[in-house]
Amino acid sequence: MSAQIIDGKAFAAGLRARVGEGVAAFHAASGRVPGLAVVLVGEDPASAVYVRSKGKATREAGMQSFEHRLPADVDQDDLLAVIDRLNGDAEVDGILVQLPLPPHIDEQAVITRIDPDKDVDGFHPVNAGRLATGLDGFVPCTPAGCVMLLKDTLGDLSGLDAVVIGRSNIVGKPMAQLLIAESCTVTVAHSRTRDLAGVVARADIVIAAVGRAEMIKGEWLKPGACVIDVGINRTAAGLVGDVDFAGAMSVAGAVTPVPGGVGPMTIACLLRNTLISAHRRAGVPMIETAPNGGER
Ligand SMILES: Nc1nc(=O)c2c([nH]1)NC[C@@H]1CN(c3ccc(C(=O)N[C@@H](CCC(=O)O)C(=O)O)cc3)C=[N+]21
Ligand SMILES: [Mg+2]
Repeated sequence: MSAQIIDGKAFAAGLRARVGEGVAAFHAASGRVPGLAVVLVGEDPASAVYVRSKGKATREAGMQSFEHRLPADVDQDDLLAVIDRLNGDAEVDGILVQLPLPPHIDEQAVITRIDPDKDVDGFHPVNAGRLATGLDGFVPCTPAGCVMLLKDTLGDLSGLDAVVIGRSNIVGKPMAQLLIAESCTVTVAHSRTRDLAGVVARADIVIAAVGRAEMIKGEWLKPGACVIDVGINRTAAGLVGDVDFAGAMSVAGAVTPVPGGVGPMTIACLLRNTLISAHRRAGVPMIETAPNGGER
């Protein structure tokens, strides 16, 4: 038996097309085009590739893309001054500062400087608090994309056992919050978890976000489980996820591939958050075009 491969790339293309329609409707209602500002510090080639593909997707959705490149040795105060300027710029609805930042920069100081109502990454502590308390805010893009794929694959998630492997502020913690809101029974596992295989064996839903190539083994899985692989690991053999894909395919019910799974959803959700921000800032109600009611 072979699992369904969840086509995140195709789902993301559909979502980006609907965001594009929403951009046109917003422009008709407000006379404005939404804008996303991306700040890149330094010359890390992988980060430069991501920033370029974000800019391209932003323009393809009909939005303005503003790119700010700063040298790797930039003063923290100069970076904060760029953020202050973007916070005050009426053309900018979303601000993303590409992570990781160089070691001399205090990442938390930078994240907390962004206006929470322009924080389309959803990384500001105010947005983490809003998510945890069920208030409207910005949901981090990768976990939001994972929930869309889960609902598209499984329908209602209520009552399902979910295991999130990883406890980062960017993925693991917000992922757990979203699954709680979907009425899953959520376990968060991490590097100190005893008997990870035993924890994974109980799960209907497995979210792998550890950052270690092919660490989650197919034989750990409950037969029929839905496996969402957030990992992007560059190895000698190419790009692989945190899940042993071949092993998972013979046990799971459905699996996201790497590439072509969660990654494209992250960018599509970033565009969607920017469109949401533009509507909120203009006081224009947004028309939802969700295929499954799952785009939250
Ligand atoms: N402030 C901030 N926000 C981010 O959202 C953020 C960040 N910093 N720093 C870096 C990570 C990484 N990230 C990815 C986005 C899309 C793909 C993606 O589209 N991947 C494709 C292609 C992968 C490839 O070929 O490299 C795929 O998985 O199919 C991957 C990774 C966003 N990040
Ligand atoms: Mg740092």
